[in-house]
Amino acid sequence: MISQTPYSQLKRDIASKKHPILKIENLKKAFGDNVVLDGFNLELFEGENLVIMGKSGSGKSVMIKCLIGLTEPDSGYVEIMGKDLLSLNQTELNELRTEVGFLFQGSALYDSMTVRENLEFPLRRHKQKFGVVNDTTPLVEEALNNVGLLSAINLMPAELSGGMKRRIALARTLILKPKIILYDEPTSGLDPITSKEIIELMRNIQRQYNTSSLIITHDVDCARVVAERIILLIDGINYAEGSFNELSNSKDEKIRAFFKN
Ligand SMILES: Nc1ncnc2c1ncn2[C@@H]1O[C@H](COP(=O)(O)OP(=O)(O)OP(=O)(O)O)[C@@H](O)[C@H]1O
Repeated sequence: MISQTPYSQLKRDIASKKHPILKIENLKKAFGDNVVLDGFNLELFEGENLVIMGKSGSGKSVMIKCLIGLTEPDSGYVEIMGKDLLSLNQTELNELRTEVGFLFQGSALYDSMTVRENLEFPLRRHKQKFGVVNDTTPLVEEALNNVGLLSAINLMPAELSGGMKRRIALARTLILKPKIILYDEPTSGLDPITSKEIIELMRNIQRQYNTSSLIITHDVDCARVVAERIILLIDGINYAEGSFNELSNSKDEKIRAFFKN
């Protein structure tokens, strides 16, 4: 059920029950004269699905790259699970990365590895979280079960459909049991039915794992179904924030434009 409460109350309600697990304050990034982020702010609360919408080229990817340390902002503050991201050393950053899962548009699987091997890969890479896992089978099976694809365990990526690849990429993210998942256009390139399945899966995962998710999407249906709150990134700032109903009924043409099909 989508909240119809005014935004200020909606955010107060969420904030009174939950802590921000991720915070961005006054984030600025320019490339030469091209000012992309001009004081962007965001708070993601525990267990929340927060959607970021913005036109092509508005800076969504730059923002997410600042979050995972791939791009250095010009100024601003980023806090993830209480830690000041910009002050972490490499070891601390690697540790934090096991708590933050990414599902990028091109979440490519390793083509030369089976599905099982693709899922085992992050377990080996982030040994510090689980220690050396001698028998990876229970973890691999659990993650595949959660995306409904246990039967694909021995397949090669070339044998999977686009939707299946997306699910396996999600399973690979889930195997580390992250607290936060960053989704970049999770439904792009998928047909409407497969998109719906992925959206449903994202909701189930949130319920089951109590993850907090930051979801970048152009897909209005995806935003309607998964978002508890939406932030519109326009002109480098969080131009508008609110529930789906509130924003889609806004009188501001810049805001309404996002919700026209
Ligand atoms: N490394 C870079 N060097 C120079 N300019 C860059 C760089 N990365 C991004 N930009 C610029 O920053 C702006 C925002 O790009 P970004 O990729 O974040 O947009 P976006 O909102 O993710 O778009 P889309 O929805 O099309 O993926 C663009 O003008 C882009 O050209």
